[in-house]
Amino acid sequence: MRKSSLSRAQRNFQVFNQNDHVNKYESLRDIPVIDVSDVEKESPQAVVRGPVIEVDSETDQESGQESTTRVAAAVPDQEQEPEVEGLQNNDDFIALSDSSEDEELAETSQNGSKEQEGEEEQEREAGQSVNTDYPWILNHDHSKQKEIADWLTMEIRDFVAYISPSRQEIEVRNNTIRTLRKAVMQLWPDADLQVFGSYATDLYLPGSDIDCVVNSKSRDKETRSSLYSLASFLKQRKLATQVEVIAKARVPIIKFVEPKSQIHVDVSFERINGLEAAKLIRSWLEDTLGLRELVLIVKQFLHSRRLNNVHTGGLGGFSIICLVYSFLRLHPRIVTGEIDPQDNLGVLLIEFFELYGKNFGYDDVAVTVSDNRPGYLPKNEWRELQPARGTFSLAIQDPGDSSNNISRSSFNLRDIKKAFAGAFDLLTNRCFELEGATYKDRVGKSILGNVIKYRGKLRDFNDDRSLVANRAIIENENYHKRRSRIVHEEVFVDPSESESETLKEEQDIYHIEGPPKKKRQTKSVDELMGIGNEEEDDYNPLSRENEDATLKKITVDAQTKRDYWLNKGNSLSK
Ligand SMILES: Nc1ncnc2c1ncn2[C@@H]1O[C@H](COP(=O)(O)OP(=O)(O)OP(=O)(O)O)[C@@H](O)[C@H]1O
Ligand SMILES: [Mg+2]
Repeated sequence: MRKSSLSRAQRNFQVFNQNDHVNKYESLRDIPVIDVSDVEKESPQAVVRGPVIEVDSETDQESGQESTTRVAAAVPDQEQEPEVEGLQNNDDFIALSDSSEDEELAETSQNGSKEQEGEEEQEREAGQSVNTDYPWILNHDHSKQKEIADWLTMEIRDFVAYISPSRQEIEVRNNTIRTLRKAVMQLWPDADLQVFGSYATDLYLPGSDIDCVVNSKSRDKETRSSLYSLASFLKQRKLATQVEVIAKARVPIIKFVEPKSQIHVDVSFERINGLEAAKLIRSWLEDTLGLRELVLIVKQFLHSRRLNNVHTGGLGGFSIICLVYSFLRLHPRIVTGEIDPQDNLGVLLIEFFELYGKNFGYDDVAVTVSDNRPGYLPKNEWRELQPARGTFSLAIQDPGDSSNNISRSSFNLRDIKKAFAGAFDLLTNRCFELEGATYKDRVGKSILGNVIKYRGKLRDFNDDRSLVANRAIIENENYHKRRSRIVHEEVFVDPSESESETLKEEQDIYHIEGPPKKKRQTKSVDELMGIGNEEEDDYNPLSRENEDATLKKITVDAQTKRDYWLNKGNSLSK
């Protein structure tokens, strides 16, 4: 790579060289500096480190020495010089990150057991090649597929199976929550701990954090002293290490690592919007084929480029879900029932990247998913929106609060958009290249491999979600059942009641068959891509007329197909 390109790519990276372990609910600007004397009075063992308070470190307790400095935004050494790969050395594209983060995440995942490490080593010693860049193609070769888009769809399915949780991983998460919940109820008998976020929606990657919230009958647990009480309580019982209390933020939280599982946990207090969102997202997943697959791919894509961290202007999990959901629900060929999304994941992924990387009008258009009616909203019709119309920013209306823009902290939109556009270019180029290759040259190749990197311990392809109940989901469902009773009967239900409900549910033999299978309609990729269908170019999602658009069936010869991919590929050089 040329020197100038390298330094430009490195400059692009500087913004991401920050520690991930931050309060994602806040932009840094919102976190005030905390008065040291004030804090020490209230909690003598707490030490202030810039905007983040560190509850006593191990050193404090064990040796009585002054606590060691641990600044929240510290950058691990190995992250300073990320590996740089562009779009075939085209520095317009946001490069894949160094693998260290994936490795770190994989280490926190229980799947990577010691035995597995040993097996990997044995394989290497035996001279077998272990593909660490895109291990999801191991023993899953689809190069004989006639349609290149079908190959990509299969590769997406394999990737999703590859990163889906094993039985052991689900059990580890379940146990972590069970233990923390018990501890909270021991400390505060009128309180309960619930899970929301990706664990409560089954949209977590192996290293994803667990988002929890403590709600109580007395509704008084969001105070600074309560936060410290819980932090100290968990630490004393060895249920939390690396504890941080972020007390003065708009959403006060405590953050820690649960030592047994090594999973990062965030706990917020006295709010229910996340619990509502979890239920809503699960209903979207049931009704929207392809949503889970595309969300996980986009999540991993952004994660591998360090563009998933809201704290550094990236795109958070909640925003990703809303973008993919609205994309699928507004896609003309899905809306008209012409294609089955699950059979066309490959093309849909390419089109997702095309929409948000090349075509979306960020200056004037906002995304709304309120009332289960995804749509596009002219920014000037959203009164509370800041910054308003005419600014290059992503605006997604919170389905639980129409005044809240959930992507307001994603200030690094330029790089996110560039990365999406780069992914579109990479995928279309790769499809074109492989479309023209002989079967012999295709063997062992990956389409997604340039776009997504997953480094870490080798995993298996088992998606064990149908074998072990996800405790976060059960408890969230119970919470909503109790809540509807509370609304009707105006009573507060003792948290212990929910514990016994959960146990009862867990005793039932748990078979999830997955979302109800919808009738499949298989369409060829030519139809899906709308080759030769000029009407498609005029599609304007803001226009109601297009809701009823009926799309013609067409047949396409091999040369037209090749021209199509060539055309897609050429668009990147413009
Ligand atoms: N900007 C926001 N405004 C309101 N609620 C938010 C916002 N960001 C996150 N949340 C709430 O927190 C939950 C978790 O958000 P997050 O962005 O961590 O997604 P996630 O699905 O948990 O992804 P990940 O696996 O990457 O942690 C969301 O489901 C939502 O309820
Ligand atoms: Mg989360």
